[in-house]
Amino acid sequence: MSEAAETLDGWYSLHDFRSLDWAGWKALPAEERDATVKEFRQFLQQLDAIQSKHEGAYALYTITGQKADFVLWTMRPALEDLEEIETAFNKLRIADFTIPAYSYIGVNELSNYVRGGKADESAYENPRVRERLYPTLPKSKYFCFYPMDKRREGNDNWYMLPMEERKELMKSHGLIGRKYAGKVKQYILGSTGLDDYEWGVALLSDDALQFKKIVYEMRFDEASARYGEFGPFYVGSLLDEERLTSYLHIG
Ligand code: VOV
Repeated sequence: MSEAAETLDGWYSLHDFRSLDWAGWKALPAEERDATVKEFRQFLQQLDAIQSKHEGAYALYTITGQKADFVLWTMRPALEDLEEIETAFNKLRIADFTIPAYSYIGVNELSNYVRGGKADESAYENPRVRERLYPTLPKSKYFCFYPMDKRREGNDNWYMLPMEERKELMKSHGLIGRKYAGKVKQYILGSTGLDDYEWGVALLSDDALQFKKIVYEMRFDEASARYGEFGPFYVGSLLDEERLTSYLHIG
């Protein structure tokens, strides 16, 4: 039997993708729309305040194209904390004008393929590890999310490879990734047993073209070329407070 990688696991993550019922929203009287936006903004300010205290993370992005209109991305220490956020959102008036489009659950994950060492308590004290497991999400301009698996087919079975071989493959993967340091931030959300794929990959960048560049370059690397299987891609741009108001404004 090949050996499982040890993982360090941080906050739980929920990507909640929603579409807007624009017809219903447009039909609402202007003062009610204003009050609804105000309530939504107050909710987001609370999420922002929790992120400032490093007790969780939060981001809001539009989604380009028809797959959804926006994604609310939150992270918390426990799964039920995410349910609480989901429920609190559903109780807002704005939620009456949203339609669930997709969602994804995972846990911020760091494996020992490249880092080495044991996944014991002391590993969790390392500030660089903590930054990965309990991140503050930067207000990058662009967002990209997709779920993925490692293939388990015939001779191409990631889970049957010896540890040493997987380490080599992940090292090569990491070297490509390092070329994008300062351009793309990656968040690897382990989701085996939690959601439909094995990982959720979330990328943030100030240049949307870098998503295409990194994902394309990685397709030629064995870890992705031979073993990567991908779900749907979602891309969009930052929906900060100011833009939210204009985004929801009906002229
Ligand atoms: C932005 C750059 C970037 C960098 C620097 C980077 C580095 C690293 C390192 C060093 C490691 C291993 C140790 C760890 O940290 O866990 C990983 C791990 C992982 N990655 Fe990665 N990755 C990046 C980026 C990056 C991308 C763009 C993708 C999507 C792949 C693609 O083809 O679309 C990805 C996927 C993953 C996955 C699914 C894992 C877990 C695999 C497993 O079997 O456990 N990743 N990754």
